Amino acid sequence: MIGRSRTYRPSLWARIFLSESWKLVLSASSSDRIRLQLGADDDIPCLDVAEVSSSKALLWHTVEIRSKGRVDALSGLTAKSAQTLRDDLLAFVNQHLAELIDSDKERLREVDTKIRAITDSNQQYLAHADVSRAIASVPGNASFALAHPLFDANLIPATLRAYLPTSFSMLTDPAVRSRYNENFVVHEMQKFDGFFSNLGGFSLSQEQREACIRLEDNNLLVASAGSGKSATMVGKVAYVLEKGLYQPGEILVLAFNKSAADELKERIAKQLGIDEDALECRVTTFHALGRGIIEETEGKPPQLANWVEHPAGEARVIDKIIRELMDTNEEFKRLWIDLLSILPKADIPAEVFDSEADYNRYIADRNDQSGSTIGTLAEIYVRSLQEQRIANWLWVHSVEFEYEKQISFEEEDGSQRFVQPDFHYPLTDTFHEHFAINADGSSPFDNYLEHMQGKRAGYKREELDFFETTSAQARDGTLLQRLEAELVKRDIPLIEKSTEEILKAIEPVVITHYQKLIGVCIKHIRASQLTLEMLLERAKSLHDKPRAQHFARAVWLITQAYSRKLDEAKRIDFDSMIGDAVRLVETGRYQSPYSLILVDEFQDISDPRANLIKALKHQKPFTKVFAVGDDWQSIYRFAGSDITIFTQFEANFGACWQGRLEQTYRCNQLLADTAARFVQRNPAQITKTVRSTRAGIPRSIRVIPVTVEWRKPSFPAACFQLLERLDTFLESIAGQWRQQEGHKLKVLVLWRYNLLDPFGGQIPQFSNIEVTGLSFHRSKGLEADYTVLLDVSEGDYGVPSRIEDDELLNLVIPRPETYAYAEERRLFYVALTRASRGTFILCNRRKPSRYIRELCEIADDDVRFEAVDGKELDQCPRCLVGQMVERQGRNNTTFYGCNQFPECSHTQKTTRLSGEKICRQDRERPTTLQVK
Ligand SMILES: Nc1ncnc2c1ncn2[C@@H]1O[C@H](COP(=O)(O)OP(=O)(O)OP(=O)(O)O)[C@@H](O)[C@H]1O
Repeated sequence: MIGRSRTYRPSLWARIFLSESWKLVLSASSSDRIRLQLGADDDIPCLDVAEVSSSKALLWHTVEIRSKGRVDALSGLTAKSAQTLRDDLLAFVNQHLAELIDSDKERLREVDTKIRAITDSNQQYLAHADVSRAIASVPGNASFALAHPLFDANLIPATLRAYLPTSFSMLTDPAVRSRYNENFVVHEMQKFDGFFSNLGGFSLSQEQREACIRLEDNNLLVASAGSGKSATMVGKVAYVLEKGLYQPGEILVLAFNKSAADELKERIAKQLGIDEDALECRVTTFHALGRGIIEETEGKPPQLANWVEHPAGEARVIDKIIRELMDTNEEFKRLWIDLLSILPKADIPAEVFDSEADYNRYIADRNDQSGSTIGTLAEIYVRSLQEQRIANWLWVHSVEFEYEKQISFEEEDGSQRFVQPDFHYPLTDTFHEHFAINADGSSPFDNYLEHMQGKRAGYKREELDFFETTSAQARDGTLLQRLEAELVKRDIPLIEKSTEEILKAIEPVVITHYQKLIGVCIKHIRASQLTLEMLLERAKSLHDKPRAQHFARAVWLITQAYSRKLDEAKRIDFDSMIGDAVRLVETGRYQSPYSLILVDEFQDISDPRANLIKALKHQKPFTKVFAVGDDWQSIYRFAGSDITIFTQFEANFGACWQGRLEQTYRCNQLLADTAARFVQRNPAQITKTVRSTRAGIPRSIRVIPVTVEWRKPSFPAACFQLLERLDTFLESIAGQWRQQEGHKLKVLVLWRYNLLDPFGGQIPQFSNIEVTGLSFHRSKGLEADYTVLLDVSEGDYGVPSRIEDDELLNLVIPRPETYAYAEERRLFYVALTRASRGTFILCNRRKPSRYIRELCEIADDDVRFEAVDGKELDQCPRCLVGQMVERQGRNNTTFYGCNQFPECSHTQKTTRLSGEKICRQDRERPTTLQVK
């Protein structure tokens, strides 16, 4: 209880960043209001407060107070002070509620009668809001206070609590209400058995039925791939209307995109037996809803910028802004050229990676036994990203140099020692070593210091012109200044190449990568009103600080130009449109008709969209939210989605019922199990057990290594050959699957990046299969009998795509994911779970994806390695992704070695396929395709 006045302010350091500071006072002398100074003095009546929540923003925690007609965000708090402020606010409001109840105790009996009337009839599921709504219908202060959304019996004096009639336990004791509801669900399942047994042509599963019946204030249905989310959404709308719990116009169904909204609308109308035009429930997208709210309130539609409705529009406008800034802003030009030429990739310390192999994969552009694997603009390969930085800088400044030119020193004992200085500048015959030493003089490598001292002494003895740079300088951002100073000292001319020449040499993918990152950052910077200071502060926590600082400054300039462009044209983008709609709802200018809000694909929700749902929910008392999604399929981070809104649903929306849909109607049990275990290797994903209605098909995961010709494997050729083989095979067993004349099985050909599209718009026709081709992302929500996944190989643009997991995203994402390639793993999960009967995974024979190895670890013999013609390949028992191939030993002996050598040096005398089983379990396995 608040016995004296308390004052709260942002923490001292946060005040530096905040454009507007605030002060909040909880005063014992005015117990009916919260005193808040935010801009101007503004009190909030306790009875107006609907919600107090705290969340982590970019640099600090924020407490948000939602009350009638306003939302106040109190930023700049530490986690502890945010928690204290939230607790104190709830206690303060409840103290006032207790006073009101105490002043009107006689009414409590009437309230008791009201509660008994609704519980005794066992008519409906009872959420906290339903009980509160019944109480609120009794006039007077006591019922008003008891029905308040923040009323918490534990926070009122024990003497008053003792006074509450026993029926109040329905409101005050969650266990009592939960018992009532458990009982209700069992009875309702029986009562509505006929209804649920024929919904949209299906009989809903028990978990689907339960999800239809449950109606807490907040509900999260955690689904799995192919578990029938849409059928459940349709079922829920039909059920609540059947029971008359809501008027159709009170129901809002939100889908992720227009085609999903259209499909849901069609299915709901069909289920209700009415025309789509006659459907009174609102089934729509966030964008259409936002637009409608603005249009209805302001009498005219929002003026959207002309680029936002075109799929490539945003990328084009970012590109245009970059070109304009290059012409007009010298600071930007420097930053942008540096990012592209010198800082293309984050220099992450090796110890951050799980293994040395992972680190090598991250830095390498090519496989090379000599260890020089990283490409440079100077068209030589170097060994580390810091050396790449140096080589690229030298190239940009037209400095002639040699890399690792071999020279010899005479040692003190007269012997010759051969060394390869990192860089040699022939103009002045200067040698340059870049030493891997930290600021304190230590090195991460064994014997490195000794070796370094030997080199230093050698240069001195030979009286060679020598200078050194260090990793420490690369980390603190002084490396290139130091290099420049050394070259200038020696009068080596530095002639910067023209911008055109530099841009021409940059790989287009580097530019596209940065532009995509910029698109995500602009969204977050604008939505969370981040400042340059905040971005620079956040840059300090990244591994590659110089790169992060460069990027922060560049993206800040681009964001300002982007906002200016919108302001000048008096236009807004989608996120601002949603933001404007949120403000209209929060200030009460828009009156929401919705009491039940259903949200599909909730795993892809972004902050602005979540804010719109919260605003609608809090504006109309007793509104409920039912969100459906699959956290394993969250794949739209680049469009601003934040998976933590899903995984921390309660923190965002309040206490909730959480249900599961764990039965899949799509993937056979082998595919479902393997994919589930694969995605759950990231411990941050919600744990689920997926059961399939289709029995497992042995060896329904097939890996086809494609041979490298002319440096690249031909995936289109392999894909066509495979499709023909599949078509021929299905013809031979048509009797097992063909249901009617003309019936074909569906095949989805999927790829990570569109440049892999083997069809170029010309989909081949077959007699037994109907082929569709599209990207992993676009395949979401689709299903097929078979899938063919192209180029599941290691590489910057492979699977996982290394380029996507850039640490720069952590500059703007409030709650970054820590698991490596978390989103790429989910994306591969989406691709894997499109098939019901089987999947063919095509990979570069030299660089199979690490994910293939993981699938082998999980599914063991059920992953079959085969050639594109179907011939089984002998899989290496050690590395799991290589194949045993015949090799010639000394003395003309023959043996079998793994084709992944030198990464895997496994050898054996015979091939498993010749009869001898080497390691894998000796089980009988089908070797041809199977159809079930
Ligand atoms: N109760 C049911 N009985 C039989 N089949 C069902 C049932 N519910 C859904 N299905 C079928 O299961 C398949 C998957 O359903 P749906 O596409 O809605 O799943 P989803 O959960 O949205 O999948 P994903 O998230 O992977 O896109 C569909 O073919 C659908 O017709």
